[in-house]
Amino acid sequence: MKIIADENMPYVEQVFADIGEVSLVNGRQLSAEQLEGADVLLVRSVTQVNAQLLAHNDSLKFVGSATIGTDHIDAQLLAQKGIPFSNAPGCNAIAVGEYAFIAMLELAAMTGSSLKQRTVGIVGAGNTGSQVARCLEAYGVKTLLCDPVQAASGDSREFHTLDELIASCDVISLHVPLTKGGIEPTWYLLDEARLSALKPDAWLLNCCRGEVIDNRALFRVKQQRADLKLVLDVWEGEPNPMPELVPLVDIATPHIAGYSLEGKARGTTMLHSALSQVLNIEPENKLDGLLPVHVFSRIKLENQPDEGALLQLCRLIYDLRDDDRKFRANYALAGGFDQLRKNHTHRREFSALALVKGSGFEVDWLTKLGFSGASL
Ligand SMILES: NC(=O)c1ccc[n+]([C@@H]2O[C@H](COP(=O)([O-])OP(=O)(O)OC[C@H]3O[C@@H](n4cnc5c(N)ncnc54)[C@H](O)[C@@H]3O)[C@@H](O)[C@H]2O)c1
Ligand SMILES: O=C(O)[C@H](O)[C@H](O)COP(=O)(O)O
Repeated sequence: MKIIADENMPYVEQVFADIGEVSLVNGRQLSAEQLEGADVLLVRSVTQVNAQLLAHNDSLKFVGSATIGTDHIDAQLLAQKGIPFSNAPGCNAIAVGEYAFIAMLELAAMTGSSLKQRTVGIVGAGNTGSQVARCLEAYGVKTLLCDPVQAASGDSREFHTLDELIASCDVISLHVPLTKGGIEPTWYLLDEARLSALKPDAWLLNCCRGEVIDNRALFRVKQQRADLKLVLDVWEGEPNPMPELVPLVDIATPHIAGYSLEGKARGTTMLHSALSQVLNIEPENKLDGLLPVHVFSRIKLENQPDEGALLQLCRLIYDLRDDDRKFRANYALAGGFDQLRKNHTHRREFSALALVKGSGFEVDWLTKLGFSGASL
């Protein structure tokens, strides 16, 4: 089988070797000509899978996207053509949860305040939003959820409206899909009125899709409100973020919140399972043994970590300041945004680090946060 895959899909050649020959391509530049004769197409979020891309192909048997978001896929077209499609729901949810949690710890350190004193509003309580909530709750931070879609479907968690969250939360973290239609569209969900209504000294994080915030309105509001702190991993108009906005953002990264090695590997192996099902092949667990050990495999805790020590511990796994520095230096260069993503040194998830504790204190909350071996 001829498999065309995005070059930014770790382990894809290894994982799919039993099904066919994998050719790696630049996902943003993939053309209809390159796709001619392919049986399988494996993409990431930068490839628009539409009629133009499929124009010269009549052999596709499967399209997979190793992502959570599907706003780059013309699902109706694939259905019309009878081409099975699968994305990888939840594959990078832990990575996004940990990114948002670490970003909040970094903001607390930057502002000389404490994350624990804040109430965090999570907008979109699906896979990624729930992982943010899990991290915050493990650490003892109060969270409020907004998800009218889950609420209407009978989810038993307690939900609030977006405007209630904006009125009462010190932090707002966005985790919704980008939708233009439907009953709860998210395009410009945070418009100028809502941005202006954020509480004094509020923090706003966007780890979902750039266009969920009106970036021009954000620029105007932030010019008037130095008290607001911003974490943007996603930008309106990627790969070209608004250059005037970047200096006003406190933590800025190139759409890599989900880029843990574990998350990307899960995305690849989930697509292998989905394709195996389509081809009626017995699915294998391909994730075992794929990932290397972390450079710090074990850390001994001598005391209960306070917020400062927790941040130091998190930085052993992922020092967000490195990505922020690289972003500011490179995003405006030609192709800079995509190069940052392509050359991203995949971080690990908390679970890659095993904690060993001294006696006389409990660290179960660190296990709940995701670290391994805390009870040893
Ligand atoms: N920055 C990154 O690297 C990165 C990584 C993963 C996902 N994402 C983006 O984040 C989005 C969310 O990911 P997920 O895995 O949590 O998806 P998900 O489908 O599991 O959850 C999304 C949740 O948003 C809710 N929702 C929909 N419209 C809403 C609205 N108007 N208000 C409040 N809630 C609403 C849905 O009911 C759902 O529960 C993805 O669609 C993707 O675009 C970004
Ligand atoms: O939707 C997703 O899963 C994320 O936005 C994902 O991390 C995007 O990464 P990409 O596919 O662009 O490499």
